[in-house]
Amino acid sequence: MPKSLKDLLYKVSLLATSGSMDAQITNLTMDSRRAGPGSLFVAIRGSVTDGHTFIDTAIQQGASAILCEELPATTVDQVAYIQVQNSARALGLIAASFYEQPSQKLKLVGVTGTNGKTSVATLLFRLFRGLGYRCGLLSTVQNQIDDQVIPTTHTTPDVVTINELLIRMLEAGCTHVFMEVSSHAVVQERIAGLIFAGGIFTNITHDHLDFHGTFDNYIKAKKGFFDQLPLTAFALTNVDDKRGLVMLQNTVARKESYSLQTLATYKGKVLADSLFGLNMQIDDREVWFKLIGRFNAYNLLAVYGAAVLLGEEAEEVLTQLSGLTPPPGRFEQVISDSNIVGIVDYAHTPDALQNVLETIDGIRHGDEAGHRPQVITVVGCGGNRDAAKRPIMAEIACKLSDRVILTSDNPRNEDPMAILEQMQAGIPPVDFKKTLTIEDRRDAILQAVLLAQPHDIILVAGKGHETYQEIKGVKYDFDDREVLREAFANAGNQ
Ligand SMILES: CC(=O)N[C@H]1[C@@H](OP(=O)(O)OP(=O)(O)OC[C@H]2O[C@@H](n3ccc(=O)[nH]c3=O)[C@H](O)[C@@H]2O)O[C@H](CO)[C@@H](O)[C@@H]1O[C@H](C)C(=O)N[C@@H](C)C(=O)N[C@H](CCC(=O)O)C(=O)O
Repeated sequence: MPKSLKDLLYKVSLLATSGSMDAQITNLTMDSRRAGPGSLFVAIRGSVTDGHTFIDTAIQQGASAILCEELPATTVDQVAYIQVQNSARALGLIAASFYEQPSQKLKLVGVTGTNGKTSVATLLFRLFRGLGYRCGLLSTVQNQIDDQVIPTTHTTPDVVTINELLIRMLEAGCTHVFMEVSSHAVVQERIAGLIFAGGIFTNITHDHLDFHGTFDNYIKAKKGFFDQLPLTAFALTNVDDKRGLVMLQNTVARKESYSLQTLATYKGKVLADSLFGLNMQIDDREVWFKLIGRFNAYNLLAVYGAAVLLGEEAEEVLTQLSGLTPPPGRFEQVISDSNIVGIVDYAHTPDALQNVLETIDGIRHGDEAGHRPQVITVVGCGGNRDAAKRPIMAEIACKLSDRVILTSDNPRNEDPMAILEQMQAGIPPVDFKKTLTIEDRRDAILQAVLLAQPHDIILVAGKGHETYQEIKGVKYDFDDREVLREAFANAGNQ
């Protein structure tokens, strides 16, 4: 349905306009390659490219209107121009009007935090489907419209894509949508104009400092999401995290909390944690879950709190939750015939790696003969991303494993051996003997399998659900779970 520019701009503060504000807009885009007759092209200053340099191209392709932060020196008569302070933010507000506020017609819940976003969003999605609702999911692993899986390239897509997906979700009869909110998305205004029914904060540790510059900026980015929540929403935070309460400062939303350690609206306690699952007490009820590890205890508590805040009955929520298995690539187990336990996990930050290894340490029990399973960790660090974490991750792997194999993650455009040398700098001298460096990830996994004895645990960390490995700009098929299965078979263990 075409809409007039005037109608689309009613919430946007304008600095200047020229041309007719009655122009009919049939398509909204921030990418000149998608502009055509009827388009409103929004020029956004990116970190690498400046969208303003594509204004001429958009006009040549027939764009009817241009929204930008700096008007071009020469303008074209038939084209309408709008100048604003922040075009990315304006795009969010315009997209909400253009698509007729789909976020308001759904219960949209966003999840932010360094770790746990995918698990919490995916568990909520699965839980609500189990409770009988049609649901949508926007996550790092995939987007989903109820049964239909849609591949994704970002944790949080751009605001036009989000609105288009929300429309499709509404058309498919969805009532609830669960989405990850990355700090990049907040800073780049990819969530501008969305009306959330709730926001969840999981935790924050050092990550993405390459993008945000300082830890304070990173905290502010996460908080930006909570600041955007409306009065009608809930703001659910993990108060066991040092910054949990910071998220709630200044938010107008209803303040709620969860904790395993202190007073909170939703309080839990871990009674037992084993390779077979978690036993927890939540709000005076005792429940067994199929998920493993203390970090999942936090994820489950966040999901439980959010579900109750969305109006679901506590008992029913816990019953459904107790049947759920881990999301893909999140502590996913691949077990060999000789009982070597492979664990594939997306942990790609120091904190996440430490959590996973501590969890493994807590659940590895010796057999009757007193043999304690050894932990063999295969880990790498991505290229063209935060380099400071490389030695730290190697150090953590050494501290909490019996053997460590450093290998490539997604080197992207960096030299894989240069990344590995930076990781090696973090190996404590006493641990040199237990550490190997094998650049090829497949060989590294195979070597781990060759080193393992029955009941030993191999952690393959960093890539989780990913089905590719990116080397020098080329994406090759690669799936840690498949490679592990092949290695078990090749080593005669399957
Ligand atoms: C560093 C970063 O976040 N970059 C994002 C940013 O790119 P950019 O600033 O370089 O912009 P650009 O793509 O060069 O172009 C600038 C503008 O010119 C326009 N353009 C460009 C070319 C052209 O021919 N015509 C044209 O109009 C573009 O549409 C855009 O509006 O804006 C683009 C459009 O939204 C994003 O696709 C891109 O994500 C890149 C691919 C990326 O890898 N981002 C990662 C770091 C990211 O966002 N990650 C977070 C998750 C983090 C986590 O928690 O792990 C995520 O939410 O996915």
